[in-house]
Amino acid sequence: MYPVMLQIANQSVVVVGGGSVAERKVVGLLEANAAVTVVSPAVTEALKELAAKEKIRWKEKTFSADDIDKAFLVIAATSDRHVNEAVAQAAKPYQLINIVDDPERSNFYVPSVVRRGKLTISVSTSGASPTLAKQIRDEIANIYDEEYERYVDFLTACRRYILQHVDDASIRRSLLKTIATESFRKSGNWEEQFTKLLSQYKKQP
Ligand SMILES: C[C@@]1(CC(=O)O)C2=NC(=C\c3[nH]c(c(CCC(=O)O)c3CC(=O)O)Cc3[nH]c(c(CC(=O)O)c3CCC(=O)O)/C=C3\N/C(=C\2)[C@@H](CCC(=O)O)[C@]3(C)CC(=O)O)/[C@H]1CCC(=O)O
Ligand SMILES: NC(=O)c1ccc[n+]([C@@H]2O[C@H](COP(=O)([O-])OP(=O)(O)OC[C@H]3O[C@@H](n4cnc5c(N)ncnc54)[C@H](O)[C@@H]3O)[C@@H](O)[C@H]2O)c1
Repeated sequence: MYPVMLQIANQSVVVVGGGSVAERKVVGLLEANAAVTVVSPAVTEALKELAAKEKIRWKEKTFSADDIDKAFLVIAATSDRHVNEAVAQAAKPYQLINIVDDPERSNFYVPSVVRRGKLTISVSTSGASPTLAKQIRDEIANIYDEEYERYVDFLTACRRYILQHVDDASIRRSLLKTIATESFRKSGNWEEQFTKLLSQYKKQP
């Protein structure tokens, strides 16, 4: 397996099926701002609500091959193996396809994810044990808490500043390294510490 980060914002995604597994995948897809269409005669309450708020499109019908004609990415999440297999058959070789009950027919798997703003941590067991992936995700979520969202935003701004204003490559490297250390992160007032660091470097002959 080859891990990647997909830019899926505004891309057309079709989820076939509207049960609890489809709902979980839809929630993850919306976090990535995908344009989601659900094809299913029945859907969960949460999916119904998302359709009512126009966060997703719901085609209230059973699957037919033309439903995925223009999809960049397809997820087959019905409870009927034969329908999921029909979705796999209908997919073109260049479409990204995930069959939730048949990893071998899928060309990608969905990992378990911790999101902290720009920081994304994904865990996969390549299908060996989604339960273990979820457990490890929960452990990681405790270590990398909500503070990381603000911290990574701070690092983004500092890095931009450093790349623009510090010409010396070794000072640049050293600054980028220092602001990403645990001791810097735990120092509390990041802006103040960063200003201090910069002035130390400026003082050097
Ligand atoms: C990570 C997560 C992401 C997500 O779905 O969003 C995800 N499964 C999650 C949970 C979960 N899935 C299952 C259980 C029940 C307990 C168990 O079986 O262990 C639980 C636990 C629970 O629900 O708590 C059952 C299951 N899953 C698959 C099969 C088919 C098979 O193995 O053949 C079956 C048997 C179905 C059956 O016949 O009953 C297959 C896949 N599931 C994957 C992903 C992909 C591999 C990921 C990897 O291992 O790296 C892969 C290959 C394809 C795919 O779906 O992409 C999500 C955690 C969400 C979170 O983080 O909160
Ligand atoms: N990959 C995973 O993460 C994972 C986790 C648990 C279970 N599963 C598997 O996922 C499947 C779905 O589980 P669930 O709990 O969401 O099931 P569910 O019974 O809650 O939902 C099934 C959905 O499929 C829809 N459906 C049925 N026939 C259809 C058709 N012809 N066209 C379109 N939609 C159709 C139904 O309307 C329903 O909305 C099961 O086969 C289960 O084995 C996968």
